[in-house]
Amino acid sequence: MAGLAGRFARRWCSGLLGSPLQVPALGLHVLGPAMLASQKDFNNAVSQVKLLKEDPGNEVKLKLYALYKQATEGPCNVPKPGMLDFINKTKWDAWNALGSLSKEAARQNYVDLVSRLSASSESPSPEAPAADRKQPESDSLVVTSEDGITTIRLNRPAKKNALTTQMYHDIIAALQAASKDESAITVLTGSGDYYCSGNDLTNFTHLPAGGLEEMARSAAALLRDFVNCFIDFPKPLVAVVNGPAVGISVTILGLFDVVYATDRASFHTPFSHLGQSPEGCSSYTFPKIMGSSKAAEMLLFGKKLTAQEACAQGLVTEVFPDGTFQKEVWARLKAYSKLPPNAMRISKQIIRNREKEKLHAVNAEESSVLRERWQSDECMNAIASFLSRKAKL
Ligand SMILES: CCCC/C=C/CC(=O)SCCNC(=O)CCNC(=O)[C@H](O)C(C)(C)COP(=O)(O)OP(=O)(O)OC[C@H]1O[C@@H](n2cnc3c(N)ncnc32)[C@H](O)[C@@H]1OP(=O)(O)O
Repeated sequence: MAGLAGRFARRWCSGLLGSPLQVPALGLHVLGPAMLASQKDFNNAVSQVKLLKEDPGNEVKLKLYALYKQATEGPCNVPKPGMLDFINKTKWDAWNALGSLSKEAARQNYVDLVSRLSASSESPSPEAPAADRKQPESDSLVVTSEDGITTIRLNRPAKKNALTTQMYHDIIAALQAASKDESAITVLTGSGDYYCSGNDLTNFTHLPAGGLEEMARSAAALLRDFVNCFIDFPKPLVAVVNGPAVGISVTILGLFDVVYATDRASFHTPFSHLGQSPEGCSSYTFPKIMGSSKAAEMLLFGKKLTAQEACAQGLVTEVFPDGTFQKEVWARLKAYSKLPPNAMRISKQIIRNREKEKLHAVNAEESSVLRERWQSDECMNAIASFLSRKAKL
């Protein structure tokens, strides 16, 4: 693995939590609001972090890091790392943002935060009724069934519905459940102003023990499983594209039966910019849908299409004015959902079945090419640029 990728992997692996994880495990005391946490409580909390069942995510890890530094060293008084040293700069910013917060208050905040994290990551007690148990989908995905339509809604509007690793798993589970439920039609849509900004680029920073190579291997396996679910989905699958779409949320549209878009939507596959290559079977479906040269402009050069252009090229079924988009689309889908479900399934099978074997082969090849790409300097540099906020689409 070449220079930057290796450095990136090692530095991220050494982690946002760093030294706090080295302390031996002890129990955690919950303190009353009037008391300030003792050094022992703090040490316990530091150990407790190690026992969390769920990864709390980078934002929380940064907060923990900053509070730890403030509690152990006091206000940040080390020089600010350079612009290009983006991981250390992010950590420095988080610590520095705590200003003159006292060591004792930082210790207390750290203990409180760990206490909340521990409580929320605890599994339900054996007595808890089934309805109170955690649902399979995370908060970032909302699945509802009504009027013969199962709707899978991406629900991370603050992050433009970027897909976390957990969301890929949850979408797979939601599609598997929808394929067997009573609904006639399944819809994928987004909350907020975006449909989806594609793969969450911070997924690449959660490096497992096996490092970058293992990360690329497991991401490729997940990608393959994810796309296979769309290839095999047995009922009419409709995308309700409520805003701009990027990356994998665009490429899989070739596997949907119908795509409705607001006139605010755009369709962008910036794979070369990201040092990556096409997925979602788009290397096969896009040339078929729009011809090889239009497909190349999108997939090689990252040309962004407007909703009208995507419709003219056959990727989108119909475009609606944004003001009436939701009303018109859902009225239409409700009417379609009353059609005989078995007839729709069988018709879909006839239309799609002869292509399935080919699509599975394309998916396998695209996933394996990406596995290599994700370990390349081109890709690591692009992700590092995005994370350091120097690059946006
Ligand atoms: C395991 C399977 C892997 C499959 C691989 C698939 C490949 C792809 O999908 S490639 C496409 C990857 N996506 C991108 O490159 C998009 C990156 N995002 C952007 O360029 C911009 O955020 C935007 C053009 C989508 C939106 O710009 P805008 O100025 O309107 O909003 P922001 O302030 O940038 O975004 C708000 C907030 O959301 C975060 N965010 C947005 N998209 C992503 C993303 N893809 N990954 C991670 N985070 C994302 C953005 O950082 C902002 O966060 P903060 O508010 O915390 O700064």
